[in-house]
Amino acid sequence: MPPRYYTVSWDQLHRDSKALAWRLIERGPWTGIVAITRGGLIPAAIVARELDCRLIESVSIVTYDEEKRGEPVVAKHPLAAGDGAGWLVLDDLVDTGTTAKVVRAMLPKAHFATVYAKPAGKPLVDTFITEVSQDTWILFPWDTEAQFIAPIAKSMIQK
Ligand SMILES: O=P(O)(O)OC[C@H]1O[C@H](OP(=O)(O)OP(=O)(O)O)[C@H](O)[C@@H]1O
Ligand SMILES: Nc1nc2[nH]cnc2c(=O)[nH]1
Ligand SMILES: [Mg+2]
Repeated sequence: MPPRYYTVSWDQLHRDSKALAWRLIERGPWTGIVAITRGGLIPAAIVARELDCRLIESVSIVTYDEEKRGEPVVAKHPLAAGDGAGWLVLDDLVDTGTTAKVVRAMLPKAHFATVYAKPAGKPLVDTFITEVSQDTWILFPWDTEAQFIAPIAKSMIQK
């Protein structure tokens, strides 16, 4: 288990994805967006709205089972995007860069962007917004839910 978590709320994800759109609009125009499912789908929807982009393709790379990393398996190819020229590839984050490497090999001419990046994956990304340390696990809003937490005083008694 990684020692720390970085919890991202819906609000923060929306704000950070819009910050990404501000960076990307200067680099356009874009033919379309390739979202890396599943994590890239929501940032892709937010960025597509800001860039007024209606053409969305997807690529599916299965690399993790919850926090356990395995060998990347391609579940869907981005057929509409050719070699990636003029296309924007979006994911929620780059961690080790395993997923990004597979997608870059498929779409060598695309611009690759993520909202969050860890140091090992950073060199594989053209544009990102927020960096977190390698030993941090990012918790997205779809990974979490609000729940009751005992008052500090009670949790101290239990210890
Ligand atoms: O840089 P890497 O080490 O490859 O990690 C980054 C990838 O891991 C997560 O996807 P995941 O495989 O968990 O699938 P999901 O998006 O469907 O949840 C995340 O959404 C990135 O796509
Ligand atoms: N939710 C989530 N998925 C990941 N996949 C690889 N790294 C991460 C991470 O930090 N958070
Ligand atoms: Mg993913």
